[in-house]
Amino acid sequence: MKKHTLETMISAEEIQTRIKALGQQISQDYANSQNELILVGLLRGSFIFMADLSRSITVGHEVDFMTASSYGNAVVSNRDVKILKDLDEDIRDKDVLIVEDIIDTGNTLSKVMAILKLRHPRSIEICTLLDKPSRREVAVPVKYIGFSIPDEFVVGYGIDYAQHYRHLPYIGHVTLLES
Ligand SMILES: O=P(O)(O)OC[C@H]1O[C@H](OP(=O)(O)OP(=O)(O)O)[C@H](O)[C@@H]1O
Ligand code: HPA
Repeated sequence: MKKHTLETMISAEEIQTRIKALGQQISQDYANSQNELILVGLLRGSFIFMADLSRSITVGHEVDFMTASSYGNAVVSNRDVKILKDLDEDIRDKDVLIVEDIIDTGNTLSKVMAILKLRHPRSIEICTLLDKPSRREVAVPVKYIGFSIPDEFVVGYGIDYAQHYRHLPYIGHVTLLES
């Protein structure tokens, strides 16, 4: 990691309050889902959000995870996406809710959506904790957004900088220092 500072952008309390509201909204929207709701978390970043969001949803649901990774050199990173770990469950006729920590260019989710749609779910929607709309390269239909944030590099609550800081209960803003 390069030398940097870390400041709080969204507190743990703000996150928990927002997740409770998201959970209520999702529970209302899927009230008639008849236990066919499945939360699909994208690893690794979604693991903490998934745990809290799942516990805030009062309708019955399954949880499953997949790992979709961007690859290539720095210039084209995030443009090609491959599945490193697929779902364990069959999603045919299920109401799929993809759970993501952050949407930036939209490349990861647009590819994942396209792959999952081929499996004939009953419905498919996206819930993200953070959205950086100013960075979008590919349009993705995001139904549930925790917080819209400016184009800042953030960490915490599952989100990493060089695999560090995922454990923080808040979202922090990283500023690289000249050296
Ligand atoms: O909208 P995009 O530009 O595609 O970027 C968003 C993706 O980047 C991050 O994942 P990353 O590949 O860093 O993996 P991680 O979840 O293991 O941190 C994040 O969790 C999203 O999945
Ligand atoms: O702000 C970010 N932080 C960490 N990983 C990310 N991936 C997309 N945006 C970010």
